Amino acid sequence: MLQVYDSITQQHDLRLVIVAVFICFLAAYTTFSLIGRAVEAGAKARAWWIGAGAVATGSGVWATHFIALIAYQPNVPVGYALGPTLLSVLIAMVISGLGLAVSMTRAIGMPLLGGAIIGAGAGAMHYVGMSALVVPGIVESDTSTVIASLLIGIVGGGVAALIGLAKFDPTHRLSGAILLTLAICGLHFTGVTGAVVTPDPSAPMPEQTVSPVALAIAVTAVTLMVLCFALAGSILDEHLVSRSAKEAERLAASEARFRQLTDATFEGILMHKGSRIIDTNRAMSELMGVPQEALVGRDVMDCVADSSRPILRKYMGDDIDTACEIELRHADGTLIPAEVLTRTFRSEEGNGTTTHVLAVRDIRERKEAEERIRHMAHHDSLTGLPNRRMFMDRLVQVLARSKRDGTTVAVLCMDLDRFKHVNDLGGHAAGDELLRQVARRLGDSIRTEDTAARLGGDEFAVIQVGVAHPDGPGIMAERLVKSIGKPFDLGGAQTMIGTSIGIALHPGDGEEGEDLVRAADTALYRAKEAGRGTFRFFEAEMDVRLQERRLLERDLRQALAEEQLRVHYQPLADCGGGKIVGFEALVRWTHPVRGPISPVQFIPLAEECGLIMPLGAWVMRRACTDAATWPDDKLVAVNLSPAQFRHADLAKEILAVLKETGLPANRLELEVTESLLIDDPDRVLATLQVLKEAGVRISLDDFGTGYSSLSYLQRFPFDKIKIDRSFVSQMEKNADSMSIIRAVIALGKSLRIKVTAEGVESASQLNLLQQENCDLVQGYLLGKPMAKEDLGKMLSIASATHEAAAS
Ligand SMILES: Nc1nc2c(ncn2[C@@H]2O[C@@H]3COP(=O)(O)O[C@H]4[C@@H](O)[C@H](n5cnc6c(=O)[nH]c(N)nc65)O[C@@H]4COP(=O)(O)O[C@H]3[C@H]2O)c(=O)[nH]1
Repeated sequence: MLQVYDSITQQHDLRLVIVAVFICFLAAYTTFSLIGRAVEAGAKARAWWIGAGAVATGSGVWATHFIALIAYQPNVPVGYALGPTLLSVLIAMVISGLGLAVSMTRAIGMPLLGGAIIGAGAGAMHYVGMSALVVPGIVESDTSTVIASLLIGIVGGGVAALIGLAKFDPTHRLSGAILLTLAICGLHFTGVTGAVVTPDPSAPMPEQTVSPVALAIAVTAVTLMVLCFALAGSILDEHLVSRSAKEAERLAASEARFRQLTDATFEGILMHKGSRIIDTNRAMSELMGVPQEALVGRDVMDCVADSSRPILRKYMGDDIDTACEIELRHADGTLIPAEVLTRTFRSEEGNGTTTHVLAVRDIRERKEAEERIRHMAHHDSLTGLPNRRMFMDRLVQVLARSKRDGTTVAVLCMDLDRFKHVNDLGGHAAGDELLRQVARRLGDSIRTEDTAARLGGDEFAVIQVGVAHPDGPGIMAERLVKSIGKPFDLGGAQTMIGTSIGIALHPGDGEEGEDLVRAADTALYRAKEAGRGTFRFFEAEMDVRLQERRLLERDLRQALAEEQLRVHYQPLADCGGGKIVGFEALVRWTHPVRGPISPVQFIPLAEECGLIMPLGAWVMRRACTDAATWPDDKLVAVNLSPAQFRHADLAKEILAVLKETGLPANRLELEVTESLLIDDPDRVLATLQVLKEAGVRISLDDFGTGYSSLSYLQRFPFDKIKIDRSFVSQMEKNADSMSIIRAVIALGKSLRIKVTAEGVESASQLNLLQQENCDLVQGYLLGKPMAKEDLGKMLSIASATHEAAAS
């Protein structure tokens, strides 16, 4: 070691030694850098990198040796033989290349071997280079020193490669480079130290054309250039590779994010080139029931229903901005309504084809919602039957067909009889259930091509198509009347209702749908008038009557609002003594244009259109108010329509009016008819009972005209029975009428119910009634209904009957 040190310090130009060491380090660093590139490069590029490494390492090692040799000053002139010098360069490059190729395989032991080869190459290069020395003397090398130098080179090179290639990072590269520098320099200086130059004066002096320093500078410059190029190339490549690795990493991350994004989206995505699917997402695979990988490669058109293919083809061809609706074919064969939106990637790839993306949205829910809304818009929510709107639409279609093929169409309009009663009594739940059951029966009673609809409330209608026989609609109406006439089970309670039906036909009764429905409606009124539970065909004259009715209804509403109505009072007198016991309140309407209209005309109308409630309440309040001003012994009799009893609070309201007007309950007499008791006797009797208990009197009006059921008289203690005026008017001519009067009076006596004879117009009638011991009389003989202003005289007359009889 000391010898080596002495040799370096005493026999070498230290400046050149430093340059040699620097070049050696640079070459060693470049070597490791190039091995790194070769390892990371592809097969083709790897050969280039090894070649470049061979040149750089070989030239670097050789330059180290050569400059260090120039730095050697053995006290004799030194020259260099060209042949061995060039050979040493070649050896350095070839063996370094071999070492690089071995070490870069990085299999176990290979870096060590590769490094050792490089070290051995450096040794071979050194001793061949030494042989190029031309001195005036003999150059001899000590064998042990030669072995030691070669060992330093081989072992040092192996260890340097082992450490330098353990990892491709700057630290390992630097460590490897330092070790390799030490190995090569150690090899060189040990080898040089062992060389002994024995001057020989006879030997020729070497030709020295170039100064050694200039030669050193030239070699240094060229080598530095080679090494710098190699190192710069390596660094640049490393930078590029790391950048492209980062780019690839970024792309991979971006693709992963993109995939996550596309997988997270609810929309199915199909990417395709031409019609071939090249990529897809999870939503699409779920939508199709096919794994993502299985979708790739398939034809886009395979994913859609046959009927959707032309639509999709056209849509994709036109590259339209708006979405289009198609049907997808799921793996299980079901068709899924979907909305697609296509987008084209204009950025073309190498082969010039364009990529398209189909965004596919499952619109099943939307379609179902639309269907529900459509259904709701066209159907009655309670019964599920078509509603008026759909009924009219169907009718328009049916009529168009009928006009084309000349077939007959019938429209049947139906109203439920006594529906209001069920609704009032059982509540809305019962009413709803009844309507549902009616709808079912309707559906069961018609053919599939016919249409049954609920037009509103308790109104139903049927369109009967292809009527082959004129009796057809009548037969159907009969069937419907029969079906609805059967009892309904409403929560265990058997309920009977009925239906009335009006029928209109096309051609004949109307050209358009509206006309036909109006005609059927008109016929329905007629059916109801005929006593309900029946049907009527439309006849032209019905229309006129209906129009008339409608006008009257409108005017009656106005009359109520504008107080055109008045209450007149007709005296009720004691039959025997003629004393006026009270007055019957009778409503009067003087129409501003048509003049007086009879209650016989407008009361039934008011009952039908629901005006009877406000009308009845108004009469009640007016009559009680007026009667409250009369003498205490005068009562007022007020007619109650059966329709008023449908109102649950009737008794309460009457008692409230009494309280409000101050009329004592025992001065109010309510006149009810027998028909009232037929529908729901228990309820009506309960209402009457409440009123009776409050002191109000109850009178059974028009007795003899209806059922004249004695059972009602027994069940409810009426205060009065009124014999209808039709019997009184016939009593003198018709023995039967007289017999009935006599029987009713007798019945009254036995049940201790007072009997009033209505419509007494003559003194002879009065006399006869007196003979039969009738209790009370009412009629034109005693006084016509009159305005309250005209009652003054009547109220003060003690015995109206006597006066009337006397006059
Ligand atoms: N030919 C003839 N007729 C006589 C005679 N005496 C009385 N009349 C008429 O007979 C009807 C008696 O009333 P009603 O039987 O209760 O029959 C009433 C009653 O059922 C109903 N009505 C009248 N006013 C009201 C009312 O305020 N409410 C209700 N619900 N019905 C009423 O209208 C029906 C008819 O009433 P009006 O036209 O006022 O007819 C009255 C009266 O004017 C007579 O000697 N000869």
